[in-house]
Amino acid sequence: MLEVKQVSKLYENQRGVHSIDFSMKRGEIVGFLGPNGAGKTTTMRMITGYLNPTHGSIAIDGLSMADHPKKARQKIGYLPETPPLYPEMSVQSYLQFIADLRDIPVKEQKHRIGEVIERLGLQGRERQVIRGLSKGYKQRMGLAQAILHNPDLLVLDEPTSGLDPKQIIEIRQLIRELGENHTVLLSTHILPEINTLCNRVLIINQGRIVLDGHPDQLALSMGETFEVSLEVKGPREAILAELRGLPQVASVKPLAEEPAAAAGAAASATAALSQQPEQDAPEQGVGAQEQAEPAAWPAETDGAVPPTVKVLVSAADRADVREAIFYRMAELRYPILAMKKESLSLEDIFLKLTTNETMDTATGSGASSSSSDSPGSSDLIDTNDKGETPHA
Ligand SMILES: Nc1ncnc2c1ncn2[C@@H]1O[C@H](COP(=O)(O)OP(=O)(O)OP(=O)(O)O)[C@@H](O)[C@H]1O
Repeated sequence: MLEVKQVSKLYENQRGVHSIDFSMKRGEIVGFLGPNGAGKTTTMRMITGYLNPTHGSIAIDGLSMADHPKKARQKIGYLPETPPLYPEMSVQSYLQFIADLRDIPVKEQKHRIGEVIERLGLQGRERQVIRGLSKGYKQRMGLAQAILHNPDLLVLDEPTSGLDPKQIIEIRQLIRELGENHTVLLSTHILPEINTLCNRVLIINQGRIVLDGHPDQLALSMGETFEVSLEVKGPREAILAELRGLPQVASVKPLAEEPAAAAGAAASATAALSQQPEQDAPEQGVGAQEQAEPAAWPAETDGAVPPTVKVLVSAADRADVREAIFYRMAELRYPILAMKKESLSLEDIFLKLTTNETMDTATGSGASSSSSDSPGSSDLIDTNDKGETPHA
């Protein structure tokens, strides 16, 4: 659907973006994330044909933006950060104007405008002057002009920026609905927006793509290990030893010190356990009913309350060790009170990527570590920069 190949934009004395390389498949909703000045708008303006790349190529559905700008742009709907509206026009006359501009055949225009007005909840406001619309409705108008010619790809630059919470919810819902029929690239500063709307995220920093992947997979790709926090009722030392003995468990770190009473109970429980190490193993002649019965808690032999052990288990090779933990603890009849896969939040990942100089664990196509190039390096000066001239 979209191919962005080795695209760079070099402004006169500084880098806009450098060797951006990614593609998008039909139906994807991709969140484009990056700190201020990272290069989101520059990339979006190049994709939509409003800015010429200095190097590299962009193709929409196989159509080169450089060679067939008009045809390629017909496949794209673009909502810039500030919607391109004429405040003195009415909703209806503005959409009519856009329909003419986009070469929508005259006989289709009425139907298409009506469809878009309904889709974006603008019914009853057709005669209203745009100046008098609320910010949320102006944003709807921006989306309306973006989808009027029924493009395959929607490029939305911070579509919820500056809206109040209710308007944000409404616009997100609209984007979600538009995503059912369109491929969407949207830039945002709002991290939860990525989780709620997108099935893929691209993070850009200092003009380079530093991460590309599914929001849920990013956390794992960022860490060296798979980590599980665990709360188990039972004798501390025995539990630690059992967990450490599981295949692929790299380390087990106690998370909280136990209270003295519980520690005492742990000691007695451990002692009791050591006296009956195989208590769960079915003995010959023991019936199925008896096997299903929970064995007596070892610590109950001296009436002590078993302690709760909280640990952080790290697995080697990013192995998911949760099932192994569950079955081993169940086998030993140590009840698991809580088990949670620990992962970095998107916010953690974003901060890690955009505040560190290098990032070697990026995943997916086109992801690369941040460069040692600095803006203003000699390779960034390009006298052939064509500037911001939109394609004819
Ligand atoms: N017309 C321009 N001339 C010179 N430099 C520019 C121009 N437009 C952008 N830049 C520079 O290019 C870099 C990327 O800017 P861009 O606006 O693409 O970032 P952004 O990620 O969209 O930022 P924001 O989130 O603040 O909108 C910045 O360093 C910016 O100063």
